[in-house]
Amino acid sequence: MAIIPNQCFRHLRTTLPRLRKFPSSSSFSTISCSLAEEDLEQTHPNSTIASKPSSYFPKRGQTLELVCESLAFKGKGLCKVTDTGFVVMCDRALPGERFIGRVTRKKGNYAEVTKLKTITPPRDIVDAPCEYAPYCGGCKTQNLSYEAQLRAKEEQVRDLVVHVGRFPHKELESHNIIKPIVPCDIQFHYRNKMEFSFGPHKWLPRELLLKSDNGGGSYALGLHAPGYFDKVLNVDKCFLQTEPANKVLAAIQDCWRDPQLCLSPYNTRSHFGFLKHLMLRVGRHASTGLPEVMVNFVTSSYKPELLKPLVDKVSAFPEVVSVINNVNTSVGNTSVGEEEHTLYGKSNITEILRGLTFQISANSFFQTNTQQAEVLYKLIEEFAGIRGDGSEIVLDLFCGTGTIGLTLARSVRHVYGYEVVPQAIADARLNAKINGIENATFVQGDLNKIDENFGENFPNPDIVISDPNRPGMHMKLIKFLLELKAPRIVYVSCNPATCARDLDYLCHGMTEQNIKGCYKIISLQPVDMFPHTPHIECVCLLELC
Ligand SMILES: C[S@@+](CC[C@H](N)C(=O)[O-])C[C@H]1O[C@@H](n2cnc3c(N)ncnc32)[C@H](O)[C@@H]1O
Repeated sequence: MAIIPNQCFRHLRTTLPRLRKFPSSSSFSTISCSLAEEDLEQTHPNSTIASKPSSYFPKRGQTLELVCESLAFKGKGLCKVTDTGFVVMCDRALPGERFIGRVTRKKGNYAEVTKLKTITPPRDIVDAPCEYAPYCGGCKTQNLSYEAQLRAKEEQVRDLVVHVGRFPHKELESHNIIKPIVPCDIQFHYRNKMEFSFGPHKWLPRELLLKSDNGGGSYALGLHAPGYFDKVLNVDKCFLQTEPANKVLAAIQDCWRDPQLCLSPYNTRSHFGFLKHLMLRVGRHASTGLPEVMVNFVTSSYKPELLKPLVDKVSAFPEVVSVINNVNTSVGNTSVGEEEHTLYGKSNITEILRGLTFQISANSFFQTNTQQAEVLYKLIEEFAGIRGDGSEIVLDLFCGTGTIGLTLARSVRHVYGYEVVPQAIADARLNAKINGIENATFVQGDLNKIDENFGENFPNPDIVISDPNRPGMHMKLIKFLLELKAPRIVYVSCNPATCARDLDYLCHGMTEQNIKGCYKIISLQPVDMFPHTPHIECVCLLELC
């Protein structure tokens, strides 16, 4: 039984019956919901452990003995119930692990379980260096060897391309379409941006809470417990972010609870409190290459006098060149403010990518693993197959701060970039200027809301680069691309499930809507940008048939 990620149904409900016909032998499985990890040690009072359920559908609260077969999307362990083959997903179960799990949720053709107890440890297990790794929402597979993480990611991509993308396995093999995943050379401290949350209580899993001295009662600054927006695991250090960012985090942790500062964390339930999030971004000075840190305090109101002691503390670090305050008065959990104030230094930081300098402001997208972005962008350039005679037109969809388009601009006639975030477009224009690039035009607009006039403002492109965020491309955009018929599309994706869905539409069309696909898949290259997390990046080359 195959589990289809919710995102795959987002734009085209009519594909549902077809997608549900996948064979039950498939190991492919993805889910888009997150499983709350709670009561790990607690068994259900009325449950008995069974390796076989009494009916095909396991019941909520039932406990089962399971073996994790592989990792599915979002890093959840995929298991099948003995005899029936019914699929269950378990957060934090790793391949080869035999465990007791309790059914917490039924979700159509699969169920979710919470792991209660490990019977046999997973294969390829290693010691996780981070003390928070067993329960932090940031890393899920730090205790799985890196080779096994890569294998699992490669398997997921292949399964999704076959089952969601409907590309026959044989064809993929015979044309060597899916390439082996590109590993990430630096597996810790690779992230240039982290967002921490403030909370009124330190969250800990129940079994640790009982042992802890403070009872988890004091204010927290850290990462969310997996699946909970209101539970914050206090962290003093994160193994994913860079050392300069860890120094700043430690300095803030050291002082922000001082009662004399009168700083209160925002409570996402009562909506009282001041400090919401702390975002740390690290770039490099354009000429010295030295680290540049941006500290962004997200608060519920604008009170610079309250933040002053924290600003003074962090600005004492020579690496800190920018302290920003995003003011977000809404009750939502987002870190983007309605107002942005610069409290110290510059309003942005710089980073160097493919020999170009980029200015990044607090809320603009920039690839979060700069080192691996070099590898990714080189691949994009190779896949784009630019002739180099300066004659080609590039359409850069979801362009962010213009990074991909600007790296290609040097060898093409013109780049047209589209992006929804106004600040990112402002950054993209500025980045073109800083790098002396005059053949790039950046336009702000929502690519989910394009109308029949979209396309009138740029000439027919030779190459389309499309780099959407996790939900993938909207049907309107896919239909537009099928009519546009650019000779080549380079699809960059951070979600292999929606990537496979969009490749299916572009290559095979949509029979139900009488729309014909007109592309063939030439190459698909998975890239690991985020070790220890379930995220997978893919670069795909499509050519017009
Ligand atoms: C994965 S990022 C890629 C950014 C850029 N290509 C890069 O490599 O830095 C996706 C970008 O799409 C933008 N985006 C998301 N939804 C959009 C929409 N509906 N229309 C236009 N842009 C959108 C985001 O703001 C983000 O900058």
